[in-house]
Amino acid sequence: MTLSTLTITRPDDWHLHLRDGEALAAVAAHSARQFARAIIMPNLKPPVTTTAQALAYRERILAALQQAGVAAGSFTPLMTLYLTDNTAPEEIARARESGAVQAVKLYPAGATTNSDAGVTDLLGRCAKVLEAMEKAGMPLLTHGEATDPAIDVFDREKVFIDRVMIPLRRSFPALKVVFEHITTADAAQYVRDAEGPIGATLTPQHLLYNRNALFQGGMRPHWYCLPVLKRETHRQALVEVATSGNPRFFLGTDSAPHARGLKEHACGCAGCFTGLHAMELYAKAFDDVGRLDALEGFASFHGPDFYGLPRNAGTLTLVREPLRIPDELPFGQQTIVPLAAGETLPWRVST
Ligand SMILES: NC(=O)N[C@@H](CC(=O)O)C(=O)O
Ligand SMILES: [Zn+2]
Ligand SMILES: [Zn+2]
Repeated sequence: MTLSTLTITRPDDWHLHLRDGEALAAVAAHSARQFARAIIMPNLKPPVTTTAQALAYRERILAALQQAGVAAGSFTPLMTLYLTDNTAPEEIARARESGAVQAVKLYPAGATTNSDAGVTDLLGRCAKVLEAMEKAGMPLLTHGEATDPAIDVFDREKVFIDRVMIPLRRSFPALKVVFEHITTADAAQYVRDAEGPIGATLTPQHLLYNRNALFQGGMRPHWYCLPVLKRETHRQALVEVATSGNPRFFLGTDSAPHARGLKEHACGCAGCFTGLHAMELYAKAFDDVGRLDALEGFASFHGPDFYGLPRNAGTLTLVREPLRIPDELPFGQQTIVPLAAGETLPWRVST
């Protein structure tokens, strides 16, 4: 018998870009419709580097949700700080005391969208902050790609493990680390087998597509994100760990909205917009391998357990009914194209 509905504990998104201003107003409610909480990425322009900035950004998010008609208290933004070479160790105590900041994000300088202010030499420049984080139990979230331009773009995640992740965790063995948006069998295996407190987030696009999707019938910029999609063997390894029930692997959409004109461009921005239909995309990925039974752990249990937060009380129901993904949506004065626009998904979130 094939399932026709699936009810799970309300999920959370452990890696989300909500942007600011008009963009924030356009996308926030989509995430709130599916998720109870989300870890909000700090790579704004300028970046969110202090607790005071994070608290102000949190207020703007709550105002945008209210404006969009989202019931008060139904979506909680969990804030993060953008780590720089100059982050003061005292900032960690302020972040902890605020109760609103849950983690600190490492962007190696130059690795991805809005990472120019990121870290140039993690162990050389940030040792004191990392020590403070380790003591405070404040997780470090990593964009895990080596930035050496000599390294092939498809190898940057693997090289990051050897050059940054392993030395970092050797120096700070009790530091909680999340290897964000993993894209390779190497990262999946590293996180699965490593000792100590480590987790990883997985995006829908890396579970559903391999790098062929970027070039199918022509260049397709809406499939371009960082780390870039990899070959099929890597995708299979990611699906394997995501559906394995291993609590180290959890949901993080990395929904990263960019206006249509900036994606369909001579130098298109990196980032896939999945905030609209994330749970439907994940449901397809799990259903494709007959593991819908593992979706709840991945989407609703492993993340809060890693962060030491309570699991959600509510539920979310998916129904096996076709969902046609819209061609585009309003995005302030512009429009935005969701991942796999125009395609049809087999499950949709019941409203
Ligand atoms: N994933 C992406 O391709 N882009 C993200 C940044 C990031 O998460 O690396 C963005 O902010 O646009
Ligand atoms: Zn990233
Ligand atoms: Zn991201």
